[in-house]
Amino acid sequence: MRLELANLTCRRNGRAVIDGIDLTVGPGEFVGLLGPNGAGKTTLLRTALGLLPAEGRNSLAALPAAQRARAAAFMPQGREIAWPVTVETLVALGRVAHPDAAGDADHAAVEAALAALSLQELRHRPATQLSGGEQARALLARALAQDTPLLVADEPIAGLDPAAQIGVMRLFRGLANEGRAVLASLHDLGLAARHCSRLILLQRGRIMADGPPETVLTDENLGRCFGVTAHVAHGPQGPILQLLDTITETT
Ligand SMILES: Nc1ncnc2c1ncn2[C@@H]1O[C@H](COP(=O)(O)OP(=O)(O)OP(=O)(O)O)[C@@H](O)[C@H]1O
Repeated sequence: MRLELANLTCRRNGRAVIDGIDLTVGPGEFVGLLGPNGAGKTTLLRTALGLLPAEGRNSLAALPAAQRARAAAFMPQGREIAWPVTVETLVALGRVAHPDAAGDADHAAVEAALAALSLQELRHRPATQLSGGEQARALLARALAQDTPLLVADEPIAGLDPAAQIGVMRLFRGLANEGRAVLASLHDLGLAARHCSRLILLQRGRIMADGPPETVLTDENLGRCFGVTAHVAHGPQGPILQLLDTITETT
């Protein structure tokens, strides 16, 4: 599965919130989508999934709904869980995308997803009674159980404790290493630098940089996109980024 977006534009209230995006994400990639608040990250992810109307070409949205559900799973930014189903039942909802799968395959996918997010001890708890971070892990497990070649996640590590954040970033890199594609919006530049194979900087609905972390996270790009200064060192396991200060405009 290759997500191919060409000249994708999404308008909200007449304004192009996503403006002529060209983007391809393929197997083996863990792509971090970065950008300031309001840059259009959520809109881009939802548009890519065919959840918002858009102009342009979109390989995923072009698929019939049932096929799309087997091609891409989504962890949304909102963490509200409406029904007091158990964690196990919530995760099993990811299997709705595979109505013809054998029971064994469903069971294995749910167990693997629960294990990947360390949710086994919480499996019988009502999902509505979990903490915010636990709910995030349960929703991510539901997406994993869907067992798709593409995983799209909107701020998947927001609100997670440091160990869980690293765990999720490693999990995503592992999925990419086994040949899947992961596209995730992120605000933690340091973790993105360390774990993603590719970064995209989005600014006012347009891509301003796209490439390996070491070429995207330059002083100039960080200043232009986020208005911050940072120290970027290059360690053996990738760039190490330390935020230093905001840039104050002088006129
Ligand atoms: N339903 C809507 N109607 C009108 N404008 C919207 C709507 N949803 C989002 N927008 C606007 O689109 C722009 C992009 O929003 P989006 O949620 O995609 O940003 P984001 O990069 O995900 O931000 P954040 O980092 O704060 O989550 C913002 O200016 C936002 O106000």
